[in-house]
Amino acid sequence: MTKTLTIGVLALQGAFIEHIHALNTLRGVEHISDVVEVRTKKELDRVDALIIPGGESTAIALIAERCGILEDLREFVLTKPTWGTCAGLILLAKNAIHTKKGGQQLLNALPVTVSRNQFGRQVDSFTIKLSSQCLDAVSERSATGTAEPFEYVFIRAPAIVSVDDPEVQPLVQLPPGHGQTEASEHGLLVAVKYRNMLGTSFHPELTNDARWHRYFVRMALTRDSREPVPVGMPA
Ligand SMILES: NC(=O)CC[C@H](N)C(=O)O
Repeated sequence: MTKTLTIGVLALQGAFIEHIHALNTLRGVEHISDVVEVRTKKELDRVDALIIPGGESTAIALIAERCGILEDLREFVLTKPTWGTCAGLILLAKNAIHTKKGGQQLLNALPVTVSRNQFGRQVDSFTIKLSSQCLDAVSERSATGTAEPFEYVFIRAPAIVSVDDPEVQPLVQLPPGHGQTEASEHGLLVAVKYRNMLGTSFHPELTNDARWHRYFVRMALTRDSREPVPVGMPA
């Protein structure tokens, strides 16, 4: 029998309610037994997989530190399925540039370098519809056999400016021009997968399209491991 998952959403600050709502729409369709808000180590210990939401990475890290859960999160994200969206991606990353003056705490897990606020300020927020091959398996097909494009929402978003481990899989790249200060034939990278981790710059929880949540649930079902996957294993 396929196991069912208890999925946690880190609920210290930011868009956690929206993620919970998106996950709840998948109950009964995907293998989700429970969706819970995580604020304490006890709650973290209960969950099989975790979403770290968008919001403000500096605030989330500070609150996590004050609540005494920062080190537990550092441990969790190394082995258990974890998805960081926007501020959550910044927190998950090993390296970040354009961080808060004086630096900020990261979970130092996902081997990428993110550039914080790469697309500008709140007023520079934008959406873009893109077809993404990685969503094929979780998409319903139109009569022509193609999957609907996904509407990507970017709000003071980070971009992944360098991939620091060959095992990191790029999933979504923007068309050239968006958020780039110099001309380049390659657009910025905004979604990656690495072992048990998924990192996305955008906010899928702010759309009515739960395909990224489905993608994460499926990933968590196949990757609910306490052990890091050995180097060289296919993702
Ligand atoms: N929408 C977001 O999550 C914005 C992230 C924010 N720029 C940060 O540094 O945390």
